[in-house]
Amino acid sequence: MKHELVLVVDFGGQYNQLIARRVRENNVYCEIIPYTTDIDKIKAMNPKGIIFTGGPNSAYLENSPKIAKEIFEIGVPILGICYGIQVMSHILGGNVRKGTNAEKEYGKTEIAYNESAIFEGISTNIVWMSHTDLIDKLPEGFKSIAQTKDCPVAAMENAEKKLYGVQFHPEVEHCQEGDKVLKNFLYNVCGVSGDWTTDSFIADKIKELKETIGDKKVLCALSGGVDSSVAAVLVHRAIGDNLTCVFVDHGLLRKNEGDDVERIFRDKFDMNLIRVNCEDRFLGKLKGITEPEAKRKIIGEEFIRVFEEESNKLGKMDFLVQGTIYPDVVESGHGEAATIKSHHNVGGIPEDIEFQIVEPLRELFKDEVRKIGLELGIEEGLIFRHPFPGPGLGIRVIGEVTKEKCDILREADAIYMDILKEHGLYREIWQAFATLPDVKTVGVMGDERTYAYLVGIRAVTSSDGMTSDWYKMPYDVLEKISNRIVNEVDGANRVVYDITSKPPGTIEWE
Ligand SMILES: Nc1ncnc2c1ncn2[C@@H]1O[C@H](COP(=O)(O)OP(=O)(O)OP(=O)(O)O)[C@@H](O)[C@H]1O
Ligand SMILES: O=c1[nH]c(=O)c2[nH+]cn([C@@H]3O[C@H](COP(=O)(O)O)[C@@H](O)[C@H]3O)c2[nH]1
Ligand SMILES: NC(=O)CC[C@H](N)C(=O)O
Ligand SMILES: [Mg+2]
Repeated sequence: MKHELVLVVDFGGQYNQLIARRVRENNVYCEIIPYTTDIDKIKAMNPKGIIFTGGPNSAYLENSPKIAKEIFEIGVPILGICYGIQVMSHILGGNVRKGTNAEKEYGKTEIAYNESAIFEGISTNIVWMSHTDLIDKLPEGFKSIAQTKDCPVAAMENAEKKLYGVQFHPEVEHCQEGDKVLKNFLYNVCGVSGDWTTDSFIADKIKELKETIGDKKVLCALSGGVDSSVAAVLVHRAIGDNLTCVFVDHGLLRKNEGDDVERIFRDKFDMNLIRVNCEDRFLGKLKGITEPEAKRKIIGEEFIRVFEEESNKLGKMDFLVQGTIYPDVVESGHGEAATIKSHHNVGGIPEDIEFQIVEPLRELFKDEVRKIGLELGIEEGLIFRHPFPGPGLGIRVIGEVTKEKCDILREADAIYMDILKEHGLYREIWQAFATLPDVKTVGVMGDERTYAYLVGIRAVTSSDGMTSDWYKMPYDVLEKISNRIVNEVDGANRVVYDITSKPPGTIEWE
């Protein structure tokens, strides 16, 4: 079934994904497209509304991103946000200029609203601004519908043509009632009905999967993480026993993880599951290797080998299920970025085997994937698990990876997670884990000298893992974590807490 669609036209803003998520939260399906997209293509997509994002450029400069004027003639409602309102104004003959130092607005800003369809039901007067440039002359047919002390056009409209713009950022959390502005635009101006719900997604997807796959055979690399689990369950609902999941226990999993994943998928979902136990094989390959990229490459390659072997044993498989989600799709559009670390990706494998790729979660954000997972009956413990990297403890044991070090780390990590759950902090934190740096330190226990490993613990807040801040863990919790690890884990005698944000740090230590 085709859903109502709203397009977010990307002018390079920091919060583009957030805009798309906010639209989805209002039950409207939404996609992000580059500003260079052809107008005919946009028309063919038949959107109910279009949103222009912010961006780092200045609309009055010759080489800044522009869109053809024709977009304003196709009769589709448009909302411009920040750079979006500026570029709309510039193209339609208004004037945009650089603000003086006194006129720049950053952060929370007081605003006065006039009456408008997009401000219906708003009772507060604080918005969140981030701009230097401002509109000092409106395009013809527009009126200013909000003002701040320094910004005469904090919002504008041409109600007849359904063209709207806001200088502030309604998508960010700190913009009071920003969600209402977006909702008003969608429901009052675009006239959507809100047909994007998890129920409809599941039903539509299952139907679509049945049609594409038919009675062919499908393989899924299952990690027990959120994305691949939800993808597997969805495909299983559609095609049942023609799906086989392969779960690689490389010996670099957390305490009890292998058994837990196996239990959930065998008992609760009754799926064909192959658990490949290959601890010795992975640890053997990693012996003597200390350099992080070398370790990642070895693990990534070994994953591929295991998959090839398993799929050869199964005979011809026609499809490969991947847990790709929307941020992966959007981010792969940015090919310029430097390689910081090679994320293993069992995803692209194995090239020389003739699989067709199935990506049932390709349009979804992580929070939507979680919602779908819950609806499919996957247990909460799995759905709200923190992300866990494919190379696992291989990149959390710093330096050479050995079974002894993995065991120490598994124990420390399990205690750490226990305490976070006990204090109700697990869900508040985006990702938390212990690491084992290749460092031994001296301690004293029961009047005896100890010489044992240092354990590092990390907890971060984030929305997507791209940037993150260290979590301000309460002291009493830190104290308990340190006490229990040092007392209960043989081989560890000291604990440190990582207080580095990303950037400049990364989340994982390797
Ligand atoms: N131990 C494993 N066995 C089989 N496949 C794996 C394993 N670890 C990772 N993968 C594959 O690699 C993909 C990418 O891993 P990634 O960690 O990004 O996603 P995930 O594990 O599904 O979800 P999450 O982000 O919640 O951890 C997985 O979707 C899965 O297909
Ligand atoms: O599937 C994965 N394979 C990998 O190789 C990998 N490396 C890092 N991560 C996870 O990605 C997020 C960002 O991590 P970094 O800040 O360390 O790059 C964090 O959530 C990391 O745990 C990985 N996930
Ligand atoms: N956040 C934005 O979209 C900024 C727009 C423009 N670069 C300005 O400084 O005003
Ligand atoms: Mg994972």
